[in-house]
Amino acid sequence: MSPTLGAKEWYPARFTLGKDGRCLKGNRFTVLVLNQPLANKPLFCQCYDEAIIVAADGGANRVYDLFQQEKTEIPKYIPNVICGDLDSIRPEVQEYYEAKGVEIIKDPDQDSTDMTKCLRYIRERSHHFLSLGETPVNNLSDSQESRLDIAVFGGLGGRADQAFSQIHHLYAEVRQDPKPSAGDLYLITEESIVFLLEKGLNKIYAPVAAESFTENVGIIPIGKPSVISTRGLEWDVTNWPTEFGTHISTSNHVKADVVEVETTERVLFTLEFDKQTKM
Ligand SMILES: Nc1ncnc2c1ncn2[C@@H]1O[C@H](COP(=O)(O)OP(=O)(O)OP(=O)(O)O)[C@@H](O)[C@H]1O
Ligand SMILES: Cc1ncc(C[n+]2csc(CCO)c2C)c(N)n1
Repeated sequence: MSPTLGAKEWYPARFTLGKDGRCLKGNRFTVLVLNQPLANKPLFCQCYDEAIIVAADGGANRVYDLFQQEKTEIPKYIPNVICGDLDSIRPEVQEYYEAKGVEIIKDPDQDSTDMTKCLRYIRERSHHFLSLGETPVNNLSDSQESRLDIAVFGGLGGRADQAFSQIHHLYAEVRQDPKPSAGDLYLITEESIVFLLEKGLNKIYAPVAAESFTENVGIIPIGKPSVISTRGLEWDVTNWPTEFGTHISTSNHVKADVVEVETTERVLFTLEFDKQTKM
């Protein structure tokens, strides 16, 4: 493993319900809600206070329907923006949020998905969104403080083509927005958080004792074969070729507060949420 200078740092626990205060406090981030079951209700509600909420078309229905049992909660969790071709949002939901002053952006383009439209919109506004935030009170590193991370709720569920489109976005984001204010993209699935490690050395802060994640972890060479070295896992590897059809590391276990992965190509990294977040 090379020296840690210039390592890319990841803080997946910043979104979670874990008990580690360092991980909970960060500067603003965006929650992008897709049109998929909003499985992690307590997580969504906790993120609401810190996040700009962008609903992708029918994702607005999902936010609205989250509070069907407790309708008095609906006005407490209003999205900031709804964006898409608007063929999926129900009329009564659109009317309700319109009356609440939510910005609604209709883009009928049929060459891009609603998630794509939302990401484009967030990128264009990232600097503005960051300026809305309070002074960060956190222990995140300098490189993280001026960035607007995006947590995509509803990632990797449902239709397979949409799931692959979401993974495509993990690859495309870095290329499309090289600005420093462009943050990291995380997919929040029912049971996991998924993000794309960069080439070179990555340091992932995910202490199991903070109760944000279990020990289950995967490193998936989805774009290209890669050669990886890891530190902090039960089954660490050194200069290990990984490729679909030969070897990939799944059901590995986190054993350190910081996991290090050095990789020759970008690889997906998955962590399982702790049970309190899977609700
Ligand atoms: N069946 C599905 N499976 C997985 N993801 C979905 C599914 N339907 C919608 N999504 C996600 O939610 C976003 C918003 O969906 P929307 O309500 O507009 O449905 P849609 O019109 O079928 O989606 P799109 O027009 O983007 O293809 C989509 O861009 C996609 O990321
Ligand atoms: C090569 C190619 N493949 C598929 C589509 C269709 N498509 C992609 S995104 C989208 C919007 C869905 O709301 C639609 C219809 C296209 N345009 N070009």
